[in-house]
Amino acid sequence: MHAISTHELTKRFGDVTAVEGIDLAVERGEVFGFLGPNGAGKSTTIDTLLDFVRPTDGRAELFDLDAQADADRISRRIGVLPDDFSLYDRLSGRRHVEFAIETKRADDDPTEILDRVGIDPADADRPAGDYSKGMAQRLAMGMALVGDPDLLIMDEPSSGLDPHGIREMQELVRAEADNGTTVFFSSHILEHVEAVCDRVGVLHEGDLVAVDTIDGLQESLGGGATVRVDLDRPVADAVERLSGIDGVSEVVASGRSVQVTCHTARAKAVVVLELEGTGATVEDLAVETASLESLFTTLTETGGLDAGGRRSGSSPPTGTTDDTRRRVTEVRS
Ligand SMILES: Nc1ncnc2c1ncn2[C@@H]1O[C@H](COP(=O)(O)OP(=O)(O)OP(=O)(O)O)[C@@H](O)[C@H]1O
Repeated sequence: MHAISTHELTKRFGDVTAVEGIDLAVERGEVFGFLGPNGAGKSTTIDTLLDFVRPTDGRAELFDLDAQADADRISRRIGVLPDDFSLYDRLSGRRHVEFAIETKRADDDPTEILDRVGIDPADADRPAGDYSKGMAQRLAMGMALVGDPDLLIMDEPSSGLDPHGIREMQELVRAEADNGTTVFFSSHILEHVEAVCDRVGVLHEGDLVAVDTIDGLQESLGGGATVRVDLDRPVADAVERLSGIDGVSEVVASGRSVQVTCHTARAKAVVVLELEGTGATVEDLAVETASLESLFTTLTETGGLDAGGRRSGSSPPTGTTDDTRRRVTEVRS
């Protein structure tokens, strides 16, 4: 049983197709990042899961229950952090959590929930209207955690948080996942997703253009990794030796250092073995992988991957394929 599955899910608003034939399957217990630039259709997809909007075509299921027909049963099993939540200015944070507990007929301890999301007791008793954006976001997250949901759905949960708050949010998400909760969250801020997600789905103009692990995406897109090997002495024929290895696209040798672009995990290992086979000793080794940021740019510029995991669509709109590859192999700063 999947936590979330959609089948040809489509939503049109008049002439605008917000979501086009999405087939998505989110496993139970995984942290799934739903990525895409502004206007890609993330919120619309989430709204159909929550039965806030009705699909034009196709359907969505949560725990094998129909998102429309079984909306009430589903709502008891999920916690939601909406994109545009609003708080009651005059009610305290604590009262908000108590209210969520009463509404869900749960038996959580409000103090424990507030503590989990980092709102201390003094702040908990202040009116929510006085909260900063980050505190309000934490409070809304706390309300979503009420009732120990099986599935947490969050629309841009990092919005408004400072770097410390973002780290706390990521820890909270991981802690929930470790307790067996499935977490599905949208973001257009890629580092937030990269840090916590088991898998990501990339949405572009209403199409789901890729679903994979971050490592899987890197491999499919050929982004690969740059391996830099420092040896105890130069290897004269390093370029010749290494260029022929399957999965290696570029070799640069300079003195005792060799830099190799590898597109598979195996290629990295073979490169090192080949160099050691010359009798040279490896003194240092560094591997830098393509950033999610550059993968994301590639995906949303080229129209995604085909069924075999290769980049699909026509040539990238800007630059050549080589330009794209160069972007993909940008290293993390
Ligand atoms: N109620 C609506 N009426 C008309 N068009 C809508 C409506 N809701 C969304 N859209 C359109 O559907 C498309 C997808 O919007 P959606 O809000 O789902 O994207 P998103 O990926 O969540 O974007 P963002 O990251 O900016 O929140 C956009 O073109 C948007 O203008």
